[in-house]
Amino acid sequence: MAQKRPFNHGGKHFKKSKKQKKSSGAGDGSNEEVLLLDVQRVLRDVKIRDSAPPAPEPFAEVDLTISELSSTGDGLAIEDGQVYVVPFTAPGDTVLAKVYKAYQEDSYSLTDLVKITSASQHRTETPKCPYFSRCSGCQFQHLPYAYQLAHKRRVVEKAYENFSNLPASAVPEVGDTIASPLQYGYRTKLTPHFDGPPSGRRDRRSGQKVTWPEVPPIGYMQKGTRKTLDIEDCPIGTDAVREGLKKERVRVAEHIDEYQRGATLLLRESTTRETKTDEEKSYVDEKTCITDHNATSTEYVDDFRFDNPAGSFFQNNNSILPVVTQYVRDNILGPTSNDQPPITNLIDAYCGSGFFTVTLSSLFNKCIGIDISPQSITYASANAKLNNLAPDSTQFIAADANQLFDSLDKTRFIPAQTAVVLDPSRKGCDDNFLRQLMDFGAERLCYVSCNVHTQARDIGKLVGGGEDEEGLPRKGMYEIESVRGFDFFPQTSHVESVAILKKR
Ligand SMILES: C[S@@+](CC[C@H](N)C(=O)[O-])C[C@H]1O[C@@H](n2cnc3c(N)ncnc32)[C@H](O)[C@@H]1O
Repeated sequence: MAQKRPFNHGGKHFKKSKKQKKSSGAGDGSNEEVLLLDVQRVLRDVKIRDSAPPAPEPFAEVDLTISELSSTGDGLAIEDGQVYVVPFTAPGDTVLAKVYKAYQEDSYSLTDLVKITSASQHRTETPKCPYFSRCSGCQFQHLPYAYQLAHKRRVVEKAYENFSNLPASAVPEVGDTIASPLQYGYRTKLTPHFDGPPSGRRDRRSGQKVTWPEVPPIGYMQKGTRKTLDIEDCPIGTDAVREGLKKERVRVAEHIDEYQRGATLLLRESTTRETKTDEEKSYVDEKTCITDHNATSTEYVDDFRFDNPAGSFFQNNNSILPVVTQYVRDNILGPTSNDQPPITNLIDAYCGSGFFTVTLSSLFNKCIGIDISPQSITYASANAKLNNLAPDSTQFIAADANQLFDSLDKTRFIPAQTAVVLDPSRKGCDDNFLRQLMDFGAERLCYVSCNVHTQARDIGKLVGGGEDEEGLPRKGMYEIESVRGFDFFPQTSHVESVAILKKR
């Protein structure tokens, strides 16, 4: 468990990093901001001091008892007015930890776990990955799955407490986290990387071929460092991408001299479905691994088929996709009412290759999807055809989401008859888009997000009102009907969150 690490943060000890300063209170939902908010809450719960306690010495070794898990997946311990952040721990663990960075102003320190002196009752699982506790990819392989799900429910709750700016009364009770059918072997995409040799930049500048003294480590970041950890296998990956990783490692080793710099590798699962008419199962899926970013990968979700550029965004845990799409189908329209016209139109904002448009198509007559990636939009149109959507029912636009409402024919997309799915990237929606969304006033919204903190921030504006173009407070238009996590990423601290909103 002890980690050898050279003292490489000495100059920065006791200082705030630039990122830390920038992200503090900015609502960007970064790991640093989320951790700091957890630390501040822990400190609020202990005796208030007049002045910050002295930070520990660099590389001090401290005995600690872990009291809780932060939303970043790290254990937190409080000792002498200082919060210690200790990775790969569980509440109830007593540990020896070694400080490698201290934020004096904020009274917390980052540490490496040196050893567990007494194990928590929650530490019941044997990690399946030999790199667990060194690789930065997974945080929870030592914890039972039910515990991981309960923790993620709390992560969603805290995100709304810390980021939405809403009173508790405006946020419904967060639902239980929906489990992933597969808890290992689920990731359909892996992107390990390797760094260039130390002399690479100099060689390139002088016009020389880059020389590689040896095959570099190929893998993921080592926790708490900027070093790449050599990873031969990744048990959260599907069999196809794990096999692909082994082959790519051999290929890179054989051809390393052809690289002029470091690179990120792509391992993306693709499925070929063979129909069987005479057997118990009506089809057989053959899985392969694609390494070319521009090749087409194919995934099936129930009987829907999705072709996608292998290097572009597509959801990474295929096992949970039928569950999440059924959930959205069950909840997006809300209860039927005789007083209101039926909802027949869908706006799919940040639509990628048409995942929600296609999987929700049975509910709507008309759909418009928008995504900034022209390549994804080309595939979205092809996927609509592949899945037999009526040709004139669906339109896709390659543009920034901010241009959506200008392109919208409001005589066809009547707000009272329209639902919007929003599935932005981690940074969430920008204020301009949220303002236009409120001006349009669709009847129902379904906000899907891989960053619950930016989701909570954005939903806070939709519910609380935010500001108008002159910066004046405006009245919020929506109320939250439900919110809950879906465990797209078992063994890690990440949680996907789905919130359903209805117009007030
Ligand atoms: C999390 S993915 C969701 C894709 C799709 N809904 C799915 O489930 O496959 C986010 C998508 O937002 C797109 N995107 C990012 N910034 C955007 C912007 N400013 N306007 C429109 N689309 C954007 C990306 O290209 C990406 O396809």
